[in-house]
Amino acid sequence: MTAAPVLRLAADPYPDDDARWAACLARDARAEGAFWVCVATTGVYCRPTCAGRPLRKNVTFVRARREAERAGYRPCKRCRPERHVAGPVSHRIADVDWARVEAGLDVEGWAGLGALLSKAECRMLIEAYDDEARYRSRVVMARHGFGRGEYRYYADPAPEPIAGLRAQLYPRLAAIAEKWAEAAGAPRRYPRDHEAYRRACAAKGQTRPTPLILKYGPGGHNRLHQDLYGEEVFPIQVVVLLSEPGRDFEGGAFVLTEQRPRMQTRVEVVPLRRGEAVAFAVNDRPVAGKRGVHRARMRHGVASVTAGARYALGIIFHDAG
Ligand SMILES: O=C(O)CCC(=O)C(=O)O
Ligand SMILES: [Fe+2]
Repeated sequence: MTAAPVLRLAADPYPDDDARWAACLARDARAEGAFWVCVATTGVYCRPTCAGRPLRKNVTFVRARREAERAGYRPCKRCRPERHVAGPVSHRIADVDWARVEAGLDVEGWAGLGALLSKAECRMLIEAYDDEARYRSRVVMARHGFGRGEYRYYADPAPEPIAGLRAQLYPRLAAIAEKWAEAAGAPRRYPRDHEAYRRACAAKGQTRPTPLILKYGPGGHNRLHQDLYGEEVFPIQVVVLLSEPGRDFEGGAFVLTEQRPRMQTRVEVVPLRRGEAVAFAVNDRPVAGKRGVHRARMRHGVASVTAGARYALGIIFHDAG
């Protein structure tokens, strides 16, 4: 028997701590994302390019931000390592702290996913807003009483990185959706891959893709709503903010409301920066109460934009009828 061929990986440009430290001293921009720098004396972790100048003896290196966070390090306020986005979408999604997201969705009905799109990707999606060929339809919100602003649904297939995000977020969220269904006393399985789920939507007459880009100018807003497009509803959806609050626009907070039986409505403002995503319940989610499980009904919307332009990307996992 011959030996299995050795898999040759591209040489790691930062194979050891000496190479990593040299990259830090050189503020090597190519090292961003390859490793992270934990500084014992300050308790923060940094990008290799951070302007801070720690001593070598106080520094350790980790491959993933999660490792730094698990070891108790906080993201540096200067170089903002938590905002670094690069590499394949699959790595970004694998980098999300899914245990925290699941807990957030279970307890609050929403959870931040952190930055999933880079500044350049946000800009590229915004710049293509008027490229008609990308979209299947345009909706002027005031015409339907939806608010003030407009949105466009992407034609099939949605451009990258949207298609990748939709396909790869889906299995993570489907696992949570199955637990919700079970807790609500109506267990159901979701197909493991999103294309199979889309076929299940199509079988119910829901064939039109739902990823969309929204645009709001001054006075723009989105009234509280639920994105239901037919009988088939995937219970969790995602929004990615594409504009930078405080710079590109003012106001325009993303808000969620929750209605529980015999209670007043609760409202939550979700803090988002450019490129950051939030996952939230589309309509109902189970909550454990003193007298068993009941349903909390969620809605989402956007408060008035007071200046500038706000763009957002919506990823809904069921298709529309
Ligand atoms: O503009 C927003 O942040 C909200 C978008 C939205 O309602 C959606 O994607 O379903
Ligand atoms: Fe929506």
